[in-house]
Amino acid sequence: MAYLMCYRATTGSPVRSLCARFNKPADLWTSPRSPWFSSWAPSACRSSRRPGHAVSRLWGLTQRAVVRRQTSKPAGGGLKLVVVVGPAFLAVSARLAWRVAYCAADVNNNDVHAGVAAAEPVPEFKWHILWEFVKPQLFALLGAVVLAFAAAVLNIKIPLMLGQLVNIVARYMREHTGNYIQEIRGPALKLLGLYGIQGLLTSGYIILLSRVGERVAADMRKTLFAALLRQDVAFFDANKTGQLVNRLTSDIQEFKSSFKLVISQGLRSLTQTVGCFVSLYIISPKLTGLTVVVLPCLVGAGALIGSFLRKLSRLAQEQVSKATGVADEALGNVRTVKAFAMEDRELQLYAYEVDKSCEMNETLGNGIAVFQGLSNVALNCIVLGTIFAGGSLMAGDEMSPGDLMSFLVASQTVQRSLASISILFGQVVRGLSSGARVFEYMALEPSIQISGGGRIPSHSLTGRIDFMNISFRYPTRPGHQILKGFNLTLPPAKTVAIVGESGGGKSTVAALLERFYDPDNGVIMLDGLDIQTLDLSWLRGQVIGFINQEPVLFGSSVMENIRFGKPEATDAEVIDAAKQANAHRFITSFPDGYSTVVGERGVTLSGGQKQRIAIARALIKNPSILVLDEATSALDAESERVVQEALDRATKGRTVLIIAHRLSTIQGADLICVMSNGRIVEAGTHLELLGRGGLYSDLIRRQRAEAKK
Ligand SMILES: Nc1ncnc2c1ncn2[C@@H]1O[C@H](COP(=O)(O)OP(=O)(O)OP(=O)(O)O)[C@@H](O)[C@H]1O
Repeated sequence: MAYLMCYRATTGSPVRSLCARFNKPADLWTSPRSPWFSSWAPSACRSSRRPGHAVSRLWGLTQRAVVRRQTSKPAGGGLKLVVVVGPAFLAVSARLAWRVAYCAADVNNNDVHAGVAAAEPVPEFKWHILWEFVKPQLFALLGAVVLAFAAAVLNIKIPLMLGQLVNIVARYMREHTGNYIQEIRGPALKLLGLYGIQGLLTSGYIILLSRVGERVAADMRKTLFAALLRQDVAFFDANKTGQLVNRLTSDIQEFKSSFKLVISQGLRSLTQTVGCFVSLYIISPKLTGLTVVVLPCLVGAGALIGSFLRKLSRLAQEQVSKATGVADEALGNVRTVKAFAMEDRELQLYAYEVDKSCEMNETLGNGIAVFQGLSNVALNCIVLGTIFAGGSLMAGDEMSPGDLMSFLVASQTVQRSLASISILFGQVVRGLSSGARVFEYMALEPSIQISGGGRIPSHSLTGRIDFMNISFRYPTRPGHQILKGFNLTLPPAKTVAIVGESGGGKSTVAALLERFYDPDNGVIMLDGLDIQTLDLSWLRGQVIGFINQEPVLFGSSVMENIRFGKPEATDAEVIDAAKQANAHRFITSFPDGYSTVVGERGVTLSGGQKQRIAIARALIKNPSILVLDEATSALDAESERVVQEALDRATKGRTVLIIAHRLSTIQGADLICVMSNGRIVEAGTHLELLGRGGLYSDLIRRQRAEAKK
């Protein structure tokens, strides 16, 4: 730079006016051996606090030293080099470590769930699954690799060409012969061309890589979602929804970022580090030798500090997750919070967690700030040290000014490359962990296959169901036996009700019929066929209609919600099902009729309205078997009447299993079974059971007594 400034002074640039300002003749700049800067720069630097001036001054001092040495004695010892270059490379590692820390801090910007995920045990990374996703993008990926590699190779060439330019300037300063413009034009244009090509290569590989990354991520998301939907209900009992959604979002995002980074930065940094080290060695083996000795210690120190800050970051992140969890729960259950007037308590809880997270993040911020400050000091020392050491070598005629310039640029490139490798390392570890978690779920095979080539009976179903000697425990609670030798027959086109104490296993019977779980022992037969041998999609999609106590609607229109039961249904079929379910009148009373959007989980509808839409959704597929799991127990008397009316109509001609709490709703059932201790202990019609004076009449008595209270 100083040489370039010299040149500008000779050609009447503003540097002349600078010289005039400091009362120095401009020709001081033009003399090859003149201590131009030593006479000019000190006063200039004293009058300016800008670091650029200080560096220029240092350069000037170096020049003066070179002159002195050239006129007195040869350049002195390696000790000076060690003393000077040591701190310089301390700066390299400081910067490196700062980058590691920055990388750790960057984790804060990720999805808060990532912190929770990071704390989980990491499964093994399955490379063959990755290969399946990468294979379709192989050409684009190879293209990106080639372009990235080429861009990196050019980066090695650039410092050497810069050195050539500086040498031309220096020679011209010394000798004042030839045509400067003519001499410098060729190499300068070459360099410009190189910059242009490098820019094009960089854009090219980024475009390709981004395409590959996005497509791989999209394919992974689709495959993972399909894999999750394939899992049986037991899987969802054991895994939180938030955690699963996290796999789809932040884990795949994290993996994609790492994937792109490895190809772009990893490849570039490695090539540049190796290439620039070779360049450094060619320029000055002495300086490079010192680098090789000092660097490992410094990298180690940097990594250590980085890992400490990363730990801090992890803790801070977990605390943010905790705070988010509180907010999530409060907002998700806002009606309950409001009903109990607990807004203030929730706010206090949230504020406590947020304050804690703020404190931790502040500590982390302080750590990073100190580290960054130190590394900035060290970073400036590297320039300082290199100029000192380079000056020393120049004085001994071991280096030209161009070499020093090349060394500076190449060593900066090495710094940058090593810093990005250190970032990359952390990122790759995180990316591999995220990928491993995603692939783990992709590889999971459900114990109950939805479509597995099961049979679909050719005859029309009568709808007879037999539960034969069923034993069952929930997979998540293997120590608790729910059903023990459970036997029950549902005759075709009859209504059977199951009643009994709460937690006795009534809903479990319905869940087994739907094959949400398979029994540990025993078989469930449909028309004499084991349901485990039947096609599950057919069984759930066409044979069994299920209506439960809290129907869940999707946030789409009424029409779409009813059609969910039979995607190919026409509008007329939807309306017909709504009529059967006593829902048509209230739907048409809405301004948008069947196009009314029901809001998240049907929040804009009353309980009775939701239930009737759910009945319509079940009826539209015209199922042979209907399972009603306490379908009216959450409704008020009027809603229950309307819904019951719809149900009475819906159950005609079908085999119906009713799980009931309110015994008044099942008195007309063909068979009432009383469950206790995981098996049927009483069965008969309402009147028969009352006459027996057993458990059923006890239940009736208790409910009547409660109703009178
Ligand atoms: N997904 C599950 N995982 C583990 N245990 C479960 C699960 N679902 C229910 N249980 C347990 O199984 C037992 C029977 O539950 P179930 O819902 O079948 O009873 P229920 O008779 O229908 O009760 P209620 O009348 O109160 O609805 C209970 O002890 C319950 O805690």
